[in-house]
Amino acid sequence: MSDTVNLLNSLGFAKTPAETRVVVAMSGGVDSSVVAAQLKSEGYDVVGVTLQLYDHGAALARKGACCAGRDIHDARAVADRMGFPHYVLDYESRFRESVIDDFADQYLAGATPVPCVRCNQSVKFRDLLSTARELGADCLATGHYVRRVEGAHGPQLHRAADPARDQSYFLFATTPEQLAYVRFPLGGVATKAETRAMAAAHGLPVADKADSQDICFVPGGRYADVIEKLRPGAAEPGEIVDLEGRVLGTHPGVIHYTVGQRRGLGVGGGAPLHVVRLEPRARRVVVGPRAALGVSRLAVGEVNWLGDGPFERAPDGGWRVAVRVRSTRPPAPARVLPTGPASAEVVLAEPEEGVAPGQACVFYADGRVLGGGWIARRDAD
Ligand SMILES: Nc1ncnc2c1ncn2[C@@H]1O[C@H](COP(=O)(O)OP(=O)(O)OP(=O)(O)O)[C@@H](O)[C@H]1O
Repeated sequence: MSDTVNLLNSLGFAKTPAETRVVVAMSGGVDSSVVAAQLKSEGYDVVGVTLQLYDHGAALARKGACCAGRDIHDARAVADRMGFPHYVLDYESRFRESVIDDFADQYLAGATPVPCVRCNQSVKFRDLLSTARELGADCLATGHYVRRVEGAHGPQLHRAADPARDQSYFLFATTPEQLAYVRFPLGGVATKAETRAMAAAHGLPVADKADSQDICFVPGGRYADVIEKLRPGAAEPGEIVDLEGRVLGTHPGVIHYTVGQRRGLGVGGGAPLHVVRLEPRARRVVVGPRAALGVSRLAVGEVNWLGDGPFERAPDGGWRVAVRVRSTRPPAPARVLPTGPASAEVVLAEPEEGVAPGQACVFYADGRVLGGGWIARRDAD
């Protein structure tokens, strides 16, 4: 370490940027390209890594998805322009095992999974993180919009400065050990426009590239097509029933439905009906009026706790937090009552709609992420 450096560098290390090796997870999109370019221009020892997550020649991939051939090319072009090494790693089998298989199995079990969380917690922050360590890196940086803040008890996870871009919901499962190693240089960036301006300032070829949308391996959001391909014949037809069990119609398989869904039921005529729950064993889709969607209590499992102090030692009445039960929902007041080291009952102050098994329930205290868990059951189940 140089004698003249006694302050922490921008990534929080007590050495010069040149002495700090950082692996940047490069999707080929504008965000992670800017992270890599910015860190390189600050003098860091940058190594770019792009993961090939699925066979982009196969029907699963869509044009413009994060790991299509074009994106690998784009990431490499950024590395060439900025002058740092870039590697493409074949993570297809890991992605298949940790993310795609779970996605298909959960839909078949009547749940509504969030594959981006599974990808972050396994492929990126377990597998890629250990590869980064093997490459001798001091940290792993991504283009996620979320803030990492040094707190009195270690690094904390906070919502991004730009609420419209915030990705904290998808990162709730990041463990304290992982959080110690990862960096999110874009978390404090005010807007995406600012990121694009940085890309243009570095002369990056991806400055105007469109944002990625949907789930990367699901073309055009047609997830049922993907599941049919992965598990041919597994989606079996069944009945659509009302809350009293009266048969209103038939359906081609529970994988086509998600809790809260109103469109595409093909039944009704009267008041609008929503999917209230899915019963995969009986192959039934249960529908009811909107009023039946409200959920006040839910059980969560696989809890990841990022708050100060042990999770199980909650104050009387539980942890008072705000929870998001879907990525699209605003935080709502709730109490989290631990029922084990990694499980809890969540009691919402007001009923929430669209609470689906398989989704994440993320705990917040103001802008700080205190962790979260996977929704296992609701009072409606
Ligand atoms: N195939 C990949 N290889 C390496 N890193 C990836 C890959 N896909 C995503 N990432 C990393 O995860 C971050 C978040 O992924 P996400 O799919 O949300 O990207 P995004 O918001 O579209 O950002 P970007 O503009 O960088 O693609 C990326 O910024 C990048 O650091």
